Amino acid sequence: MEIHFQNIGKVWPDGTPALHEVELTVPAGQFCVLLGHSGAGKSTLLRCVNGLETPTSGGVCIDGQPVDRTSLPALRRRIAMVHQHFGLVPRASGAANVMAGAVPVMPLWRVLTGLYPAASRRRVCDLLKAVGLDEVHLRRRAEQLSGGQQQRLGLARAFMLDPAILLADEPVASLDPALAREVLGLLKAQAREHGSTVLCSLHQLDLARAFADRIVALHRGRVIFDGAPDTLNTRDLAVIYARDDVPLTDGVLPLKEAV
Ligand SMILES: Nc1ncnc2c1ncn2[C@@H]1O[C@H](COP(=O)(O)OP(=O)(O)OP(=O)(O)O)[C@@H](O)[C@H]1O
Repeated sequence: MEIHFQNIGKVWPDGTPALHEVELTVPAGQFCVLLGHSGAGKSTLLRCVNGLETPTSGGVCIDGQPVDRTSLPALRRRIAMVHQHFGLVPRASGAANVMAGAVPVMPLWRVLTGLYPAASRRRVCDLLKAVGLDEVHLRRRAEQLSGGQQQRLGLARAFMLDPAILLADEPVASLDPALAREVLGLLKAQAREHGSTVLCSLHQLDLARAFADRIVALHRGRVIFDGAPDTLNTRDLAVIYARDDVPLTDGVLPLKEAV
């Protein structure tokens, strides 16, 4: 599914600006990485896609359909999210955590009794295998797994309903560099297999360069770079990671137009 941010702005109730005139289209199937320093607006932008935040101006469309109260319940079944701190239920088993990804389409009685259809249980096993986990992890509580294993569970859960869109908010920020690369590789492989559009915020530049089809950088809520990873140069990086309290000069601001 295509994500279109239509000139969106977001100002928090306390007056803090988070996004400013963001105009961006992420085509179906693209792996788009959001870069930017802390507070640049990456999470806010991601969260506008599944309605966890509402823009104060402009809007988000998915395959041409505006994201609003009417469309959200159906859209949320097609959008999955992976979080930095995994978002698992610590005392529940690995299997229960992955199965939670299918809860939006399960009748309440199944969720309450834990009597899930055989096809869903098979899917949990297949996905666990795909992300490099096995039966031991299926039975163990999430809190008894390592960070890398927990994020693999998070990935398996996200793919339970074949998401058309995967939002990943710093999905590997809590992992060591080698593990981060491995988990991001799994995320990308799964997204390819399922044809998911990925919008993923990252702090690790090397990973962005290695995995992204496209990099979009935000600075103080504005898009200041939008291009292929190999077009990102040292000057761009200086701007993307410029200190928040130093004003950008006129010579630097039209960076977006330069790519
Ligand atoms: N609930 C809130 N109320 C007020 N301001 C907020 C709120 N949530 C975020 N902000 C502010 O909005 C701006 C954008 O925040 P956001 O979390 O989107 O940035 P980010 O790029 O994801 O940062 P990080 O990389 O640290 O996660 C920041 O100035 C932040 O302080």
